[in-house]
Amino acid sequence: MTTWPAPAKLNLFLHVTGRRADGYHTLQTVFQFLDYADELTFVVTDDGRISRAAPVAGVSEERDLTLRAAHLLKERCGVTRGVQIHLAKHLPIGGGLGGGSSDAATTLLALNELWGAHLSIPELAALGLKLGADVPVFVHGHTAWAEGIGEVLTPVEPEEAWYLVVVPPVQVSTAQVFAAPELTRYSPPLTIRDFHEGRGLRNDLEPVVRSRYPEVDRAMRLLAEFGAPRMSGSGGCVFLRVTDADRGRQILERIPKPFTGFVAQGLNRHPLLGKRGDSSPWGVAKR
Ligand SMILES: C[C@](O)(CO)[C@H](O)COP(=O)(O)OP(=O)(O)OC[C@H]1O[C@@H](n2ccc(N)nc2=O)[C@H](O)[C@@H]1O
Ligand SMILES: Nc1ncnc2c1ncn2[C@@H]1O[C@H](COP(=O)(O)OP(=O)(O)OP(=O)(O)O)[C@@H](O)[C@H]1O
Repeated sequence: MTTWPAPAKLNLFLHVTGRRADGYHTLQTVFQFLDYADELTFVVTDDGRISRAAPVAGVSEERDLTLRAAHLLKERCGVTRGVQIHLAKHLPIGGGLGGGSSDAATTLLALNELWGAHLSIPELAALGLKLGADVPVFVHGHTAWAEGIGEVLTPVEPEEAWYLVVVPPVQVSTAQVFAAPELTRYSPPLTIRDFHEGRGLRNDLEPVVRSRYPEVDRAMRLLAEFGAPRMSGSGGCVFLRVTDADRGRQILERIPKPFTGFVAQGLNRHPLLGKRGDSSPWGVAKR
């Protein structure tokens, strides 16, 4: 039985640039993967049923993005076989690290192979977008500059730096953050060059989250003693770029309970890239 990783992502910066007619906000962000991941295993069955091998704390069956991804692919491709999905959850839920979206993307990629569904990478990404704005970047598998609501992707190659990620004991509601009246909604657009030159490295969602979740504010203040921390996505996880893994662990030792955390390296390629028959990260899967 093979284990399929579903890595975390960081938003290296995030600007809200507008609001669409459907209420969703347009963004500019850079997604970079981390070598820190959930692990999924899939047992294909002949009975056509889609099930979980075990409950996932805090995620009901109806909401579980792995099950929803499997149903979506099954219906789209008329698959008759079923699957039992086992998720070893390591990423914090509702932490801004994209864990649920990554689990969904890995499920689509794995079942596309295991069920022989033969969808291309762009087709899988379009299917994934129905589940969440962050799913396509995980399906495409390359660190990316993102616009739209996060689905218009351009591959970029930032340094694969080391990061200390601190996890405050909160689950932030993404919907509530985007609904906040005080949110900065019209940041002027940046260029990819601005990003590479280090301009605009802030998260527009951060002030809203810090004012509503004191634990996130405290995590930012704790890390500010060691550098310039930022929040990922809609929080609450915050991260600090560090020179190497040892330095990250040294700082983590000084972060008090109830905060937890981990040290991980940025990855410009998804760990499944290359294992799924597509040599070009942006191309259509070869069959
Ligand atoms: C902020 C990010 O974490 C950046 O990576 C993501 O865009 C959030 O994506 P996500 O967790 O998949 O969020 P979704 O489940 O798609 O959205 C939850 C809710 O947040 C609001 N929302 C989300 C994303 C977005 N670009 N604009 C929004 O206004 C919408 O009200 C939406 O109903
Ligand atoms: N397999 C899953 N893992 C985690 N969350 C899941 C999963 N399936 C559904 N969810 C639901 O999705 C919501 C968001 O979870 P997730 O961990 O992806 O948030 P996040 O890290 O804040 O993501 P983002 O950065 O995309 O905002 C949670 O409310 C959770 O109930």
